[in-house]
Amino acid sequence: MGTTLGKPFVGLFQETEPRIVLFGLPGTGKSSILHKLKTGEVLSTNMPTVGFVYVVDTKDRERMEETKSFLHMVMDEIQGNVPDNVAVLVYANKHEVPGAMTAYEISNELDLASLRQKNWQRNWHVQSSCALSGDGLHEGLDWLLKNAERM
Ligand SMILES: Nc1nc2c(ncn2[C@@H]2O[C@H](COP(=O)(O)OP(=O)(O)OP(=O)(O)O)[C@@H](O)[C@H]2O)c(=O)[nH]1
Repeated sequence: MGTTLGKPFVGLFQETEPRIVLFGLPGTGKSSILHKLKTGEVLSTNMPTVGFVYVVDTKDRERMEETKSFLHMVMDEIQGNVPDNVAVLVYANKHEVPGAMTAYEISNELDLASLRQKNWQRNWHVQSSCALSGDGLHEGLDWLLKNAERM
């Protein structure tokens, strides 16, 4: 199962055009983030490199285990196929909802420490965001682009 799901991700990194991959469980806010970014300020079109953007619904505590498993599965699939210096940005989305988990909690829930241990060269960042107001979206991409500049 992992291989069939993972292959499309690996394929994306074999393209010649630089890309950022946005992924996450259903309903986490991927379309809303893209919509907000598209209709808000213009982003740099000169994307220097690729990066991963994983969207997590911070109010959905019930699916946190599934969210973690999916992320770990994808990361295992790409290891060795995607350069180690391609960074991963996690959008801790819907952060404005009362009772939503903090970026720190999300980092713990996703067990980012073990992913870092497995691949200490890959950079990670958890950015709290709200796709409705746009809060945190550009900050997250700025981090990803700064990381890309160092590659
Ligand atoms: N409160 C709140 N709601 C959000 C936020 N982002 C998205 N939503 C809502 O969450 C629901 C799902 O958002 P989508 O953008 O459709 O999520 P998706 O990840 O594209 O969903 P799939 O297409 O099923 O994979 C919608 O009702 C959005 O309005 C957010 O930051 N805060």
